[in-house]
Amino acid sequence: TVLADNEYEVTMWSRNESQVEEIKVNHTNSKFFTDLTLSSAITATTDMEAAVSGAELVLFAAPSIAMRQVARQAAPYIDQEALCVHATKGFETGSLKRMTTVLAEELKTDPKKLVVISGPSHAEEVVKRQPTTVVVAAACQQAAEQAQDAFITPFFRVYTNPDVTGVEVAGAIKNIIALGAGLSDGLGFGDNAKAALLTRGLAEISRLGIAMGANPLTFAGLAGVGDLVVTCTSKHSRNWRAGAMLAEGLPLDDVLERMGMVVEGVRTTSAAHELAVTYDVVMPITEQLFHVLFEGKSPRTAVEDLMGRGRTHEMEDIVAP
Ligand SMILES: NC(=O)c1ccc[n+]([C@@H]2O[C@H](COP(=O)([O-])OP(=O)(O)OC[C@H]3O[C@@H](n4cnc5c(N)ncnc54)[C@H](O)[C@@H]3O)[C@@H](O)[C@H]2O)c1
Ligand SMILES: O=P(O)(O)OC[C@H](O)CO
Repeated sequence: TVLADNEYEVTMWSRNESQVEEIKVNHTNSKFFTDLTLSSAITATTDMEAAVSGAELVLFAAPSIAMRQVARQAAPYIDQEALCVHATKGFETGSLKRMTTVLAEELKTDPKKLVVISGPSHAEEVVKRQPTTVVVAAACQQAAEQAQDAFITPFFRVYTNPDVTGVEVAGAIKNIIALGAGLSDGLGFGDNAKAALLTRGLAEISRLGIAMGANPLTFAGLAGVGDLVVTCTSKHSRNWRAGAMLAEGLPLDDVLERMGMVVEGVRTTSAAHELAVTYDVVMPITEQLFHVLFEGKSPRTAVEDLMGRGRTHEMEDIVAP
């Protein structure tokens, strides 16, 4: 919608034929957006070559688990000069690589042309042109500004940031904290608990990000605090909703089946649990969520264990050494 508003001819690629037909013929995408007509400048195809060959900008928005496969499929058809942007919030399962690393490995594109777009941006609101702010990060400022030009509209304000690592880590880890916020709300805990999760969650995001080489200030920005707030508080958040269902006692598999959409925070909890060991950082909320999601720990016991941790200093390990 944003790109079509900026007069791009947009071709969406999907493996789902009925979705493609619906977008092409009716200009609707009813599984995701009921009662909404998409711009007539948006079409769709299941043919990857038709979707990306000759495109000046390719936007990847696959779930993290599918990113490598989708990038590999697109790679032979993408122009070397094309700007490649991704909107995915997660790490690759197994390798724990960030998404720009996966894209750099799969695409023949100049790595300087790789950009991440992130920040508080639930699709349900963007598509209705409600005011939204995001950040685009790239190692090369020229590429970031190219993406800024492509995406900025009067309702979609785009900032640039050179800190690709920070923006990607923040966008991924906030989903873990949002799962925790959903659990907290579902258990009937109040605003104090939510504020605690957001604040101590941000400490955890920052600690890991800094250890991975990020700029601490990125976590005070749109990809950090901004996305953390929206994902922990919005009714649109799948991660929050999944957490709330877990609090009702539903098993994880049933929660994921009911959601029918990607809940990135689940796999990211596993990834961050490993990254915390690799980078030797303390991530108590992530650790407790890992026990709840994958080891059957009761959420109430997890909260007791978080509250009963040894006493500590608020800023310990958060600021860069
Ligand atoms: N929904 C949002 O508001 C939003 C905003 C910003 C970023 N994101 C991020 O975008 C990514 C995708 O999220 P989403 O909301 O579109 O998820 P979704 O579950 O709503 O849609 C994912 C789509 O990917 C398709 N898909 C899954 N595996 C595939 C594969 N192997 N090959 C091809 N297609 C495949 C699914 O069929 C589905 O159409 C996530 O990383 C999410 O964090 C989402
Ligand atoms: O619906 P969620 O929880 O996957 O969050 C979507 C976006 O990341 C919000 O910015």
